[in-house]
Amino acid sequence: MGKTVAEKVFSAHSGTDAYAGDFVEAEVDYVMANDITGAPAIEAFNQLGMEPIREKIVLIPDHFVPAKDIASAIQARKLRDFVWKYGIENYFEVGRGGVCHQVMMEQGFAAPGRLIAGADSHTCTYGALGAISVGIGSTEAGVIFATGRMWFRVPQSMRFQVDGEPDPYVEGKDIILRVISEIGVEGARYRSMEFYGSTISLLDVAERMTIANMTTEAGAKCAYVHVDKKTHEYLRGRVRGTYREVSADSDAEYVSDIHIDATELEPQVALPGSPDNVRPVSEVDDHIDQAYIGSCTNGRLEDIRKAAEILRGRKVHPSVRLIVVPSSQRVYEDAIREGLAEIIVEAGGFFSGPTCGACLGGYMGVLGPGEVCISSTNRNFLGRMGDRDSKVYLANPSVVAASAVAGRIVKPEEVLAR
Ligand SMILES: CC(C)[C@H](C(=O)O)[C@@H](O)C(=O)O
Ligand code: SF4
Repeated sequence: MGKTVAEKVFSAHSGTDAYAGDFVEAEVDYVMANDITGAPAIEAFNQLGMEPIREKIVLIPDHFVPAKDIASAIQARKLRDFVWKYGIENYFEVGRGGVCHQVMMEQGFAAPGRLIAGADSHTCTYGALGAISVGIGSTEAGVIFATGRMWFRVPQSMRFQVDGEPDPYVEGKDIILRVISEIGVEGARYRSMEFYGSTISLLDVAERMTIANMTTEAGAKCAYVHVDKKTHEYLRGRVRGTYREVSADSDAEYVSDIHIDATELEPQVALPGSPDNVRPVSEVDDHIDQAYIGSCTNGRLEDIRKAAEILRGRKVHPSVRLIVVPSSQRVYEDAIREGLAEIIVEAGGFFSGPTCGACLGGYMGVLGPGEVCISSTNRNFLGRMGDRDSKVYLANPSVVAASAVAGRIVKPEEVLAR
């Protein structure tokens, strides 16, 4: 019987002939942790009394750094102490890193056919390059630090076929919001989501990352986006070591095969409370207090370019705070070099260096009671970005930028016509 990508990658990494439902002990290529999950991972590792497998460990402080308070300074310090004690080379300090998933991609850790474990739920992101990457707990990460291995149950897979050329301002974000609204937040629980089709071929790696990133919001264990020329172009000059491309067999078994016609889509908005409560933007009407562009979902150079295109020569609405946070130091540098930072700042927006910060209600953009935010991030749960009585709408960066100008949720065309 043929195999899905997940079945192939777990088989190859465990030296077995594995299918969905099988338990395997697999060799991971890399294990990643951030400042929040790294400290407990190190504690778990310390209990084992073993030496770390240095070359597999990647540590990226991002959530509460630059330290937002004393507790986060202590937490980040635990990572540094571990890095210095064991000479961990793959460590990305403030000013040299950024949001963990962006760094894993742009620094060449993610590649087709690899098995990567990350102590963060959005580790699925590297599926954008054809890697099988899974979110794990801190204790598990600590064990992998010492052994390089972990047990997994091989997930079942769902197939998604997305075809057609989307309208302008319909982006990867809109495709994945549409998918999540169709299958629900538990629709892919412990499954692998594979993406194919002519629309996916048209998307750059940045938008593919948005799609893979948000499979987590449907409960997925991992994601896979078909590998093509764009994948290899992205990898050229950045990938560490060699990689082996893996593709699904034509007779592989999927639990479902869902088709999406991208030509029918307009930009999508997830209403406050849940990423699966999605409406086309034209059906959404609310004022906003804050507009946020950033995160591992949509904080890349391509996203900031889209925002700048709308903001150029315009002003942020007087009652709105626009906060733009690049997802990595590299994105930050490029945005400055390209003049995008200037456009945002001249429009009256706030532009900073990379951090998770406001995405999870950490700092630098926390919402107060009753406040409304439109955000390019991936989660809008109750209280996600601040007070339990605040509201978060999720949208693509073009819609967020246009809404920042309008002071309410609008489609980009509405602002561009002014
Ligand atoms: C802090 C971390 C454990 C968490 C996650 O795993 O997703 C965070 O990144 C988030 O997005 O809520
Ligand atoms: S940017 Fe947001 S979603 Fe991504 S890792 Fe950070 S907190 Fe989690």
